Amino acid sequence: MTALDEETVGSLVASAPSGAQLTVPTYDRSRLRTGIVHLGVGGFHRAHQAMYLDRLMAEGKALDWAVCGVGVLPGDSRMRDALTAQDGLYTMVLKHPDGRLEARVIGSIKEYLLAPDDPEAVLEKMASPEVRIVSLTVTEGGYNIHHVTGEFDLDDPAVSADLADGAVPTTTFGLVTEALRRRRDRGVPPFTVMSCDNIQGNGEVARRAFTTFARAKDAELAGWIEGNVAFPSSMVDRITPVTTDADRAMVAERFGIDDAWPVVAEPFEQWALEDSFPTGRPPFEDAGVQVVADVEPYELMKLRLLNASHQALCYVGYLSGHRYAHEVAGQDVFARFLRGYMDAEGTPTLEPVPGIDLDLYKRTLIERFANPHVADTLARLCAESSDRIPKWLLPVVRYHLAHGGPIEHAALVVASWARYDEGVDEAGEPITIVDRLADRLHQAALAQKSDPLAFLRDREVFGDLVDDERFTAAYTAALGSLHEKGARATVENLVARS
Ligand SMILES: NC(=O)c1ccc[n+]([C@@H]2O[C@H](COP(=O)([O-])OP(=O)(O)OC[C@H]3O[C@@H](n4cnc5c(N)ncnc54)[C@H](O)[C@@H]3O)[C@@H](O)[C@H]2O)c1
Ligand SMILES: O=P(O)(O)OC[C@@H](O)[C@@H](O)[C@H](O)[C@H](O)CO
Repeated sequence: MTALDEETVGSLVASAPSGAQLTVPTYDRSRLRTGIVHLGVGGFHRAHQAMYLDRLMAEGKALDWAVCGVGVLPGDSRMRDALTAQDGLYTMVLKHPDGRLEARVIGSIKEYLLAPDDPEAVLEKMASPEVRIVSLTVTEGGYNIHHVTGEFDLDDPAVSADLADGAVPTTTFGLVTEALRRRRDRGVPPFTVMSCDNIQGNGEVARRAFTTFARAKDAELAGWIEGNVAFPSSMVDRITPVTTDADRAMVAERFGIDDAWPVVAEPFEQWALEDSFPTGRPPFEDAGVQVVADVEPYELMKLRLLNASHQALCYVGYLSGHRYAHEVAGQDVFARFLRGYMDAEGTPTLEPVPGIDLDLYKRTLIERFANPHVADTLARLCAESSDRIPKWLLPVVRYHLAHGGPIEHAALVVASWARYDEGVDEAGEPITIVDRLADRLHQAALAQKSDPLAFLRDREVFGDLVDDERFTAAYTAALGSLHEKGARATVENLVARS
């Protein structure tokens, strides 16, 4: 087994076990120049954007668009240690439905900085003229947008601290705003801010977040940002589960690579990107990215069909004893439930999506969910639900409440989340609720035995949904059935009625 770094990478293919399907960078990484700073280098960035860049670099393109990864949170020290020791290199393994493994060592991340270690180094990197894009995968919650008001939350303690005069920035907003201030003061054109998080209108959401922060800090700077900084939206897609120790062992055994933090993913990939980069961008279209004028139809399709369906399968699946997405999607009754949600509730809210056959897209989604080798955990899909359900599923519910359309599938999904947050599954096994609102949600879920609407009364999460009698009737019926009959029988009944 060979340790992974710049010295060894060239010999990995020769030393890999026979039959291993492995590709490594053959381009000269010493020639790479950093053009992108990426905040939030987790699994997804490494399986998606960094992979597209690596693909371009392998063709001799985008050599001045290498990535400087930045960790904003102290917990990113693990990624710092892994990537620094490996000269930014890591292995991406695609898990095909037939069990085939396809590995590629990705070379597009040239450097990595941890902001809590040295915020000044991060600021100067973002302020340097060679950087023309700052991209983000900092999760849905990372934009600090209040669920109900839709406004940037200036009262968040970390944000307030960054707003203080002379503060050394610690948040995404403080870091990006200070870097933009330095560029303005030095006469350097601003970078483009490219959000790659699963948020509808992620460019617009990012624009609102950064300009609201900047306005509270320095109104003149905010005006300059509003007038000069581009915030393209994007739709990003590739199911990327959390890397496990078994994945590390698989990379060692099947590819002969000792990699501290490989990334595993499904083979499917998609990226629709709004073409709004005043200071330039890599030729992403050459790597298979759909560079389009209007991303919104693609975003809505993906968030309301794929991501909302993930929520539709994760709670009912977990409650009924499953722990992996494929175990649920592979069963006819759950697959029909997902398809029922997509056809009756998700799809009617969509605009036409250029170049996409929606029927095929939906069929492919269920096949992707059912890929057993990806082994995406339901725990990952059940995490941070208070950031996901309001952004992906509730807009579908609100659309149908306004148009007299069906809401039964979505009501069951919300009820299954409420039942999940009681903290124990149907076999009596405890559930660890991972959510920034975990305590509050758990207390509300416990109260629903005597007050079935207790969970829905949280107006920060659900807005005024609790006031809608059509929704509450479907919701309480679903919740009652989850308590009396269990998740599987409740889903079976709905599928039989649909
Ligand atoms: N994993 C996927 O299948 C997938 C697919 C498409 C899109 N995405 C998008 O990418 C995001 C990240 O997914 P991932 O799989 O890489 O997760 P991950 O947990 O591997 O990485 C998340 C990164 O975001 C950082 N982060 C979290 N909260 C932050 C905050 N408040 N401020 C700054 N940084 C913060 C973390 O420190 C970490 O570096 C998702 O939330 C989603 O929006 C993920
Ligand atoms: O990563 P999140 O929090 O946005 O959502 C969980 C999953 O639905 C998501 O990661 C999907 O796997 C992904 O969006 C597929 O492209």
